[in-house]
Amino acid sequence: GRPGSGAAVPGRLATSQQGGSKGKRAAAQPLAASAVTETPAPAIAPAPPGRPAVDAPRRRGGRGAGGGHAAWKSVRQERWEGALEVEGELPLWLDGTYLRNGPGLWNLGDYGFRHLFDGYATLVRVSFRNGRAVGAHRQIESDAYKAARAHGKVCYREFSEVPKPDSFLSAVGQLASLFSGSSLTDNSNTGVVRLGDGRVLCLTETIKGSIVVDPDTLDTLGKFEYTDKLGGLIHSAHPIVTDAEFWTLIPDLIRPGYSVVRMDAGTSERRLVGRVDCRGGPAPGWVHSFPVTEHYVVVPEMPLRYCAKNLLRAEPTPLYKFEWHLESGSYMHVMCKASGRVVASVEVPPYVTFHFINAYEETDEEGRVTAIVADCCEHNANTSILDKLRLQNLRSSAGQDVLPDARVGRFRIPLDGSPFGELESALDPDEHGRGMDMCSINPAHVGKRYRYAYACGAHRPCNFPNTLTKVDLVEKTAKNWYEEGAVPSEPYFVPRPGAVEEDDGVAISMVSARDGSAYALVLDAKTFQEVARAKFPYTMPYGLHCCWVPRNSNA
Ligand SMILES: CC(=O)/C=C/C=C(C)/C=C/C1=C(C)CCCC1(C)C
Ligand SMILES: CC(/C=C/C=O)=C\C=C\C=O
Ligand SMILES: [Fe+2]
Repeated sequence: GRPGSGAAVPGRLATSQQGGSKGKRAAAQPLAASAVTETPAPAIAPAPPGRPAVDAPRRRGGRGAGGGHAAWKSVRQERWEGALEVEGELPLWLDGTYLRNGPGLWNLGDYGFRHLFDGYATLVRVSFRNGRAVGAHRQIESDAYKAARAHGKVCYREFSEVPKPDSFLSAVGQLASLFSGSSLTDNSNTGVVRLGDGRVLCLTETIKGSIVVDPDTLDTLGKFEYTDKLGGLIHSAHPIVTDAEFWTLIPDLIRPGYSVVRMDAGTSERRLVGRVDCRGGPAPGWVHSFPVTEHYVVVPEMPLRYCAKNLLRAEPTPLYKFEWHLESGSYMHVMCKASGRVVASVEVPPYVTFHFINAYEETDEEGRVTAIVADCCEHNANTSILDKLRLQNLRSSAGQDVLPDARVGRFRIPLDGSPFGELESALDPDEHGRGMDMCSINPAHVGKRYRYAYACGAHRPCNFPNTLTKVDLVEKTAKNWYEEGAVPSEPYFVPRPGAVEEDDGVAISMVSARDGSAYALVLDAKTFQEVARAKFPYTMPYGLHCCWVPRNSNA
């Protein structure tokens, strides 16, 4: 039977006792044509039947793009579903669906996007049940993707690309449409979250790119319609989502600052909790993500700031839609969730981060909160990572040690009115090869004291994070998983039901291997050893963020 609907597998126990951790077991279902639905994309990068999994080189920006790693090649068909061959032993408690979003399609015929973040969203699903796995992927049907497919060209403003004037509107029209937001992309290629009410939402940094999907069929169900009047064009790509709430930040480019907003589960109405005014610079700092504690929202203001001028330019600038303003200072603000009041605003050393890992409160003997600790994947205040994520760099520099150093940056924000906060490395970055990004933690510890973070690290020489790392923030050590030629995506922590210990569970990552194969890798989160891999029968590009939908979570 199809995993997810079948009964327990006979002999499962015997197999698990005898099998070595890498023992091969037949897939739940043979990979017969009947198990597969494949729709070659008509206008975008058509995939003639019978072509090999990895294409021969094609012209600049073409799908082959000079050979290179399969992680940076467009997904070959719009959709697929089928049983996966499992090597090793999947835990029987692992019962639910892992979803991963990311920019998996960078080519329109012979035209190729330039930056990793430009690609059209590819949603990947691996459903686990009874030790078996079914995989699937599907392109998200955003307006931007549908228009590109229909016209064979870029029609909306993506992360680094702007449509040619004849592709959307006249230059004047573009200016007008930028302010109305109509030319901005809704290509929801960054994250995927499961809201407390069960809706599954794909996200990017444009608010219109909030798209509801069906986690089983991967169907695009439609835009997430925010029913409030808050407006805004862009928000943090990473809301903080709990069973009860959804918190996000909306940067204000006109009057530099941020709105902190909350949406209760079961509603589509965001409410303004408070506002943070920027302390420096002509525009707010880029907020790809932010952390919360139990009682506070932490609002970062980094010197890498949005730039209205760059938003309008046709050609990408070195920092895309952003500008580096070292002179403007770097800040961390803290807002009380209950009152919306800013209770601290401190200057900190310069920093560059996409991803906050977590934050928590420090208290004195009387239980008063004295400081906030906030951890992030910090790129040593160096913006060069953005350029390193250009596809041409990723494709051409494999094997060269060009990945800039990164670390777990730990902020300490005093709440006693002091004007300065601290930023230090939480552990020696050599523990994880001086690569650090794409993190997850045990969701039960969001906003609370925690010990473990899972992320991508580096095994040098490398041009991109190529390991999975489990960081112990108490012992200040890391355990690393590495396989030559592998490009693994974010290790997503899934707790074992009933677990008490913080690291009782698994970390799941999708790996694009050098030989063009791809698999979902399941690591025991405690030992960080592989317990199983579920193999896709085709190449899967790199992808970004994930979520976990437990089975019957809405029952
Ligand atoms: C994939 C990822 O990590 C980031 C994606 C960011 C995007 C798509 C940003 C898009 C933007 C525009 C289309 C115009 C306005 C500015 C900005 C938010 C950068
Ligand atoms: C993939 C990435 C950084 C890798 C470098 O260490 C950042 C992705 C950001 C968007 O989600
Ligand atoms: Fe992200």
